Amino acid sequence: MTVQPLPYSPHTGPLAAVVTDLTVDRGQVRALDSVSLTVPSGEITVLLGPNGSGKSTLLQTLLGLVTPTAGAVRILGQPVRKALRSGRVSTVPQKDALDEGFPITAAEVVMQGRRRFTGAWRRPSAEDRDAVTEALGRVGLTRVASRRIGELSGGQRRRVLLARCLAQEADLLLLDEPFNGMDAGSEEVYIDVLRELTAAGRTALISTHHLGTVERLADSVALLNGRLVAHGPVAETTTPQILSTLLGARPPAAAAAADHTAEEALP
Ligand SMILES: Nc1ncnc2c1ncn2[C@@H]1O[C@H](COP(=O)(O)OP(=O)(O)OP(=O)(O)O)[C@@H](O)[C@H]1O
Repeated sequence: MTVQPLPYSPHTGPLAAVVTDLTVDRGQVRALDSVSLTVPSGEITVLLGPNGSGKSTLLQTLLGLVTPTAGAVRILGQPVRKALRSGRVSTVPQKDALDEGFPITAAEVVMQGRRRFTGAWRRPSAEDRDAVTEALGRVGLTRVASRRIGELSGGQRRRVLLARCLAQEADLLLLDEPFNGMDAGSEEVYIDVLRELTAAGRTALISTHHLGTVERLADSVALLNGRLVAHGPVAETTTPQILSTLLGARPPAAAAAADHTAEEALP
C-alpha cells in the first residue's frame, strides 16, 4: 500500500525552507530519495520517522553539512550557505559537541549565540549579556548560569543549547532529536519555549522518533522513511494506517533491527 503525501499548503505566507526532489547518498546508502517538503514560517514542523529514516540527513543537508546527490534546498528564501552566513539559522545537533571537561559555563555557551551580533572578537555588550540572562531565564536555567556545562544533566544541556538559539534570535531553528534523554519537566519547558517562538513568527523544524510528544508539539508532521511518506496536520498524518505504512516501508536494515511496533517511540 502506498500513501501519497497529503497536499499541504496551509500558508500563503513565506516558507522558511523549501526542499525539492532531494536525494542524498551517504556512502552506499540512499538516505533520502526524492524528498520534497515545505516548511511554513511561524510553525513547528516535526520530522517523524524510525531510526535510519533520514531525519538527521535532512537537517544536516539544511545546515550545509551534507551535499545533496540531487535536488535543491533553499532556506529563508536563500541558498543554504548564504542563509547560514546570515546567522538567521540556529541548530541543536543530536550529539552536542560540548566537551564535558572544557571549562566553559552555561552562560558562555549561550553567549556563543550572540556572535551573530558581536562577531568573533568584539567584547559582549550589556545588551548581549542581558540577552543571555533572558535566554537562560526562558529555559528555566538562571540558577546554573555560572556552572560548567559538563556538570549539567543531559536535559539541562539541551535547554542551554536551546537558550543559545534564543540568544541568537534565529529565524529558523533546526533541532535534531531534542527530547532524547529529557525528563518530563524539561520537555514541557522546551515545548513551551518553542511555542512562544513560533507565536512570535519564528520557525522550528524538529526531528523525533517519539510519537508521544508530536501531538503537543507539532503544527504539522512530515513522516519520513527515506522518502516522504506523508506531510500534514498531526491528526491526518499520525493515523494508524499511515504509521503502519511508515513502519512497513522502512529501509530493510531498520526493519530487521526492529521487532515491534512501539506506541510511544518508533524504533
Ligand atoms: N555519516 C554517515 N555515513 C554513512 N552513512 C550514514 C551516515 N549518517 C547516516 N548514514 C546512513 O544514512 C541513513 C539515514 O540516517 P540518518 O541518521 O539520517 O537517519 P535518522 O532518521 O536521523 O536516524 P536516527 O533516528 O537513528 O537518528 C541510515 O541508513 C544511516 O546509516
